Amino acid sequence: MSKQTVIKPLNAISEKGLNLFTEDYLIDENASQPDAIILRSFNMHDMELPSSLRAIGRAGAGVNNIPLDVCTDKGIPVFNTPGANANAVKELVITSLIASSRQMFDGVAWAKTLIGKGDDVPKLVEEGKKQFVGKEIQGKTLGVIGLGAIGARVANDALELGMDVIGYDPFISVDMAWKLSRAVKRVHNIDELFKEVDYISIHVPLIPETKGLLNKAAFDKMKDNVYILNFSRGGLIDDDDIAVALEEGTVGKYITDFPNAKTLEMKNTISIPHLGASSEESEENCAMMAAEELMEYLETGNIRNSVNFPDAALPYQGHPRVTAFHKNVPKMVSKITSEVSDVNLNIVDMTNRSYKDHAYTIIDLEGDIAESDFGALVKRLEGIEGMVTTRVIK
Ligand SMILES: NC(=O)c1ccc[n+]([C@@H]2O[C@H](COP(=O)([O-])OP(=O)(O)OC[C@H]3O[C@@H](n4cnc5c(N)ncnc54)[C@H](O)[C@@H]3O)[C@@H](O)[C@H]2O)c1
Ligand SMILES: O=C(O)CC[C@@H](O)C(=O)O
Repeated sequence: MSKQTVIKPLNAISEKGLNLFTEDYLIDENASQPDAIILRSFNMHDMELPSSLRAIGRAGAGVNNIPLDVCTDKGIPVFNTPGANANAVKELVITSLIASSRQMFDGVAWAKTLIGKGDDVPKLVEEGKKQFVGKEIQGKTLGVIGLGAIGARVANDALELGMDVIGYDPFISVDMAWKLSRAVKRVHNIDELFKEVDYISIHVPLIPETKGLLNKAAFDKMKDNVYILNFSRGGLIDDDDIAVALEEGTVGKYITDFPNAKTLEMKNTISIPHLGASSEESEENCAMMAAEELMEYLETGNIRNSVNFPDAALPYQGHPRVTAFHKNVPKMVSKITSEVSDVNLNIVDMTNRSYKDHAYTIIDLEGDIAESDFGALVKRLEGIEGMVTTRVIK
């Protein structure tokens, strides 16, 4: 790379991650024309994407803050960091499960009200504690919706704590299925989970199919006094419906990492200020993984952990490389390779991978190639119907 590649952070990103960018990169929060953006929960939906933008790295799991369709149309890969913050979230879920069940949040808040009561405090504590008698989680049943990086860890650890666990995830990956304890009872109909559990922890992405997944229809199927833990996204729970369920006692407690104006005023709601991934370790892991993914893409065109591009990689051995992001339609590869041979270039290695409606091709070429030959090839590739973006890496 001859000039510095500009990386624009949109949130506070751990220094450990930013320090991985070499001297070929410039980190500039104020850049108006960055090559890449690195972010956490910043809402990019209202932002105009800079024309210079080539890649986005999400230091975290959820990507509902990024306009994925727009990025795909423009040929911009969006990377995330699967699993990098899963342990942090799992620890907070387990903490909240026990702490809410033992009425600790309420008890701790009440204890603060005794400030100024002087020598009476010990006596008042002993008298007042009966308001906060809780329930042990051992022997109770936890329902886990979404058995990915976080959900599978929560399910496995809850078993270790003596709970029975029911899991629901129709799209569980093979990897996660291997990691999930066989003692987790998997159901294929979410209603079976709703009707049996004492606690529910939800760990699915917020996408149109999961918006409002926990709503009146779901609460009506649950036992009374069920506890709901939401460390995924606010939009997964219908606020108006849970407010009613909390009033009526179907839901005994709602523990949310995503408070809003409505939930803050709801009865029996524990509001946590989006702390799921806020541990030093998790912030470092996510930032480092996002930085590595961005650098690999910018320097070699290889794609690892993108949510809108297929995973695709060729070992980078210094050959001049051309990448193409295009529609996933028949004859695309033959059209691309015939353009390469028409400009008398020789292919050393290539790969083509698809994801949904798009595909990504990486071609390594032989020899030293004149700038004008590259120019001619790119022009031809861009003329192919269905081509979105091309890049030359040398
Ligand atoms: N509170 C936080 O700080 C924090 C941190 C990390 C992630 N999150 C949220 O947690 C979510 C899960 O994170 P993860 O790392 O476990 O992601 P993941 O991709 O590893 O797991 C998500 C799981 O949900 C499953 N799923 C998708 N749609 C489903 C549906 N309709 N019903 C049941 N299961 C479904 C998928 O098959 C997958 O196994 C993220 O999307 C993000 O919104 C929050
Ligand atoms: O970056 C954060 O602080 C939260 C990230 C979390 O919500 C995620 O989806 O990974």
